[in-house]
Amino acid sequence: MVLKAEIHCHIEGAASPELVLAQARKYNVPTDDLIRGDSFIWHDFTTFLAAYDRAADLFRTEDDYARLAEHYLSSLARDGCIYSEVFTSPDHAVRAGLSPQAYTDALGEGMLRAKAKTGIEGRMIVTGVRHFGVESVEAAARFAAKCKHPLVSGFGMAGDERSGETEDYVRAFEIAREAGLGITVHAGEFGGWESVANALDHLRPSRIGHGVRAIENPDLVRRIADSGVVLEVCPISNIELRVYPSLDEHPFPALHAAGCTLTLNSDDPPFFRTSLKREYEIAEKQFGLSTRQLQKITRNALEVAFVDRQTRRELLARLDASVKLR
Ligand SMILES: Nc1ncnc2[nH]cnc12
Ligand SMILES: [Zn+2]
Repeated sequence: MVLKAEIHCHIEGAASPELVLAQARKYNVPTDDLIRGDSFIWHDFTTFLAAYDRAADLFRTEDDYARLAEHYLSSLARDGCIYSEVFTSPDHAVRAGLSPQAYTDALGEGMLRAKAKTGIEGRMIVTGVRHFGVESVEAAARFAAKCKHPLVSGFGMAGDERSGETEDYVRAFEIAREAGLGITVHAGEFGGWESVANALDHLRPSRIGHGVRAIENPDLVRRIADSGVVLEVCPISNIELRVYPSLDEHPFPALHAAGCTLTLNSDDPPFFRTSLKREYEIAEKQFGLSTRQLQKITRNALEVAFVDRQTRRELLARLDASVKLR
């Protein structure tokens, strides 16, 4: 099995329908309009975000969040994943009635439990939600900068990238950068290539969440390839959210051929009926990547992971050992 690493997954979006149903029973909340069979109910980006918020609302205590993180990272480890970075959201914690610190500590506890059971290494990227506004994203950055949790190593921004001007978020990213956190930002998913260029110009991330619509501008593709900025590509998410009509139209192969550094990720796996394993399978079967190229995708993720030097060395050594064994 090719070892895997994931650097773009929203923890609230990683809750399986089974787990969400168990939470709904616990809190006596009806789910008829949230889950049908084994799928979440939504049909576009707006209704997806609403379903995501409703599922998140069923995680209310520290124990709930610890179980969510343990559950997700353990499932990744079963599929050969050795490293997982999850996006966390202080805004969702507050909505659920928990302090951002209690929420972060609980997720960290769940990640450590998964590591004790399976060896998977985990980190958290605190995110602001762009369409909640500049003040809320700055509050998330201030929390990320001061929380000092050993597993919080990055800051990012998710949500609707068409909301607000990118320049308005500069201060939030400066707060995070000054605190020594790694920087990533969602762009080039629902916004076009200009959104990616703006993010690079103003927020100076080392990684872009999605970024696939950079393909609309060949100069920008060259800039990304030359700069080494890494794209956190989530192919099935892009199809399910109708960024592209089908995998045949997905720009992964073109970005790869142009020399961009790419990673594979699941984004919100049960919402999109995917998993990290499935993303690697699609890269192999649909995009034609060889085993060596899939291993390079994992290497790309480990090389840009928001971890200290020693942890990176250990993770790369695990990957290298698995490559030699094949
Ligand atoms: N695909 C996505 N794009 C933007 N924000 C998100 N939050 C959760 N999933 C997201
Ligand atoms: Zn995302």
